[in-house]
Amino acid sequence: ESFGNRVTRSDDVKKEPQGGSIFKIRTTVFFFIYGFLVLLAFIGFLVWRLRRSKFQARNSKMHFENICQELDGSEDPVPESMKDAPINDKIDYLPYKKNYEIAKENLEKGPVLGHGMFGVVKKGYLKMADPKTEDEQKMKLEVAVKSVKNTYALDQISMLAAELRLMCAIEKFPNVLALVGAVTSELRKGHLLIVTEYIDQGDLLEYVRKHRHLFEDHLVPDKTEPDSYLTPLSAKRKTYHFKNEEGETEKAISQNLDSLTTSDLLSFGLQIANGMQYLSTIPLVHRDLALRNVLLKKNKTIRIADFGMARKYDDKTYYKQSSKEVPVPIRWMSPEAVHNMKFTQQSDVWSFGICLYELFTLGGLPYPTIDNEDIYVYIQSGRRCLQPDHCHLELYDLMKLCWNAKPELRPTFTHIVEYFVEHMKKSAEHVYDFVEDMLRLEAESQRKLDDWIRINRSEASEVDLKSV
Ligand SMILES: Nc1ncnc2c1ncn2[C@@H]1O[C@H](COP(=O)(O)OP(=O)(O)OP(=O)(O)O)[C@@H](O)[C@H]1O
Repeated sequence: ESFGNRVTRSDDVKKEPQGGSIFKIRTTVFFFIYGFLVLLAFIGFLVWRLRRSKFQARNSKMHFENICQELDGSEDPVPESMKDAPINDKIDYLPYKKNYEIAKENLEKGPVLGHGMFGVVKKGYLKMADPKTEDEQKMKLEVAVKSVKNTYALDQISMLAAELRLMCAIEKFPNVLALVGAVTSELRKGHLLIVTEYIDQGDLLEYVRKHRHLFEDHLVPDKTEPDSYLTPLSAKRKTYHFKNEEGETEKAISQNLDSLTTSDLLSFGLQIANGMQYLSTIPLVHRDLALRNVLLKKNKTIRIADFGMARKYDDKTYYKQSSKEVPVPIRWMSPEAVHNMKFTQQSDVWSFGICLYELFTLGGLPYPTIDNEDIYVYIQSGRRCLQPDHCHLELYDLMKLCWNAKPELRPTFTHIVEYFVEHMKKSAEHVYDFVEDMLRLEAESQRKLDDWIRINRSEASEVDLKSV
């Protein structure tokens, strides 16, 4: 038995290496073929990558070349039929004014101020182009510098270039963000910088939201308000008067940023209307008017910003192509803009009404209980945003005028400013006086900015134009 056992064991010993070596050979062959295939696939991948990047580089070069050419604007004259059209429609003819060019070495970049969908805005410091004295050498203008996040994204660079050309057509105006200049000299490498004035308090939406707990309501409900269950519903709506009796006016508006009152909301509303009225005289359609695109200065004046949406693309095509990437700001859009992506001054007026709603709800979301996909049907059925708590009836009436289903029946920005002025002169004259004074000062400071820019451009533009 023990012999037999031993035989068995020795058989095992003999058989094991044989089976093992066949297995090893098979495994080696398998790994060899597998490795070979992987290597082949890898080489194939590298070749494909190389070809693709070559193709992309050639393509990008062509595109960057196109964008550079586009900066000059079309040489053809604007067709007669387009003479009165908003400049958004004539963007092909708008040139980048090369005297806006800033020498890159004169621009220092600072911390990030904010991100948009595709862009990033950083703080910057602009040195004088040709300092004559030691003091001038130290002098730096605080600016904001906008660029795209992805320098390979041709569409976005093209859009930024379009935004720049559009901004060149806008003169300095107290409630509109002023262009300081641009760096286009490295556009062929995908680098384009738009330099604007620096607005220290960021966007107005964030500001009203952060300060809503400090809000002081200057509206007093009317005592004559009917309060009976037999009163028709329409008469039950609250009416208010403004608390501006003797003695109240002095403290009614304060430049302290930690104070937010009804007077401030009225002042912001009037200033937005004022800026939009100016843009409508250019004429320019903003297309994305919302409190998030309004910037606030520490003296409580505002600037309308972000002309990124005022792009040249045919509206319908643009949104169809990029609907996955661009969230349409449906809560701010008029029904006709939602329906056919046609943006007009009347659709800007609708958005202005929504801005008023955002202001008087202290940063509330328009249609808070309705989903995005149901908003169009909601509006089409004739329903609108409800009257905010901190809002005069007259102002809610203005909002409703802006939200008229028929665009042609909405007020123009000129009418809106007149309405505001009349309303404020009647119920809050101190606020109107404050805004008037502030805007006079702002116009003065923008004139100084313009002078600074003009002095500092002459040298810089000479240098940079050669490389553009
Ligand atoms: N001139 C400025 N001064 C100070 N802060 C600014 C300025 N411009 C923009 N910002 C800040 O940067 C943020 C993003 O700006 P903006 O919305 O213009 O970027 P964007 O890239 O154009 O956005 P989008 O891709 O949505 O168009 C703003 O919310 C604001 O906080």
